[in-house]
Amino acid sequence: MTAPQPHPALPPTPAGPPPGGAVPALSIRGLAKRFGTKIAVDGISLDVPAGSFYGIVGPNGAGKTTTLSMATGLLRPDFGTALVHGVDVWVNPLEAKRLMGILPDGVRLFDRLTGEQLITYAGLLRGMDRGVVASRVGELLAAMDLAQDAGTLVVDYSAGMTKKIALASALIHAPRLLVLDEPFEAVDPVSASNIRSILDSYVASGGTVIVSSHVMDLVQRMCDHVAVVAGGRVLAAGTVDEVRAGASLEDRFVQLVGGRSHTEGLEWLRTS
Ligand SMILES: Nc1ncnc2c1ncn2[C@@H]1O[C@H](COP(=O)(O)OP(=O)(O)OP(=O)(O)O)[C@@H](O)[C@H]1O
Repeated sequence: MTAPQPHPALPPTPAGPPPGGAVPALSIRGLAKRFGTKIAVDGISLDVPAGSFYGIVGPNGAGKTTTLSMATGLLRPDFGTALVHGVDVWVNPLEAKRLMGILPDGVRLFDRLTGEQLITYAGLLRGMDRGVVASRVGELLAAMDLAQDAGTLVVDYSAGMTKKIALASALIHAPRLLVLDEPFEAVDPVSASNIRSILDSYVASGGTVIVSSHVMDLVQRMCDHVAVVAGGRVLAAGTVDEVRAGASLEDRFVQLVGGRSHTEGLEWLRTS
């Protein structure tokens, strides 16, 4: 199995950690992916500092899921590299995956298991001790407000419950980096607030969280860093304050990405 090569049109990957010292939790360089004639990701480079709460925002079809899939070993890049705490995801996948917990968007779960069985399975698959798994499963079910539904098949869960059980499965091995694609989609406000406080304390204790989201307000309140992605490229990246530059993140996002300026069409939809 050969590792993807650097993108020919991009500068070579800098050797070692970036200036400033610490090894980023995730460092991607020149990631690129094409599906047929569609360029989904066009040479994305980002450093996610260890201990940060990092938001990735972008319009539909911007390339967020494709980028995160390549960065976490789920989708082979055409070009570029991804390092998790300095470990190359495509050269040392087992070592890199031990460091990561992933909540992918739209990937099917083993939904003929109950919620409790699914988290247990995730822990055992990671080679964890059965007793440790059992105690963490109980705590995770309680934290996600799913204790009552522990014995229900995941196929019978609502969309929000499914998100929460998938998140619990991503947390069971206490990863150093959590990569969450749309973690709050379909999750009710009380559960979202619980999940946010779990993630906040995870970051406070030294973990790193990357979330992709469309909800600017949430990202502005929750994240300390953000990258705006559109058309498979990074339009802006840095601390949330740097990127929003005095405006709200939503206004800055529309400015960067370019909103719809015309309101013609759909006249037939007007009722009066
Ligand atoms: N397996 C695939 N085959 C063909 N095209 C794909 C595939 N996966 C993604 N694409 C295309 O690549 C582009 C980027 O898609 P991606 O899912 O990464 O965007 P996204 O930013 O996550 O979007 P959203 O916010 O809507 O989830 C889109 O134009 C999409 O149609």
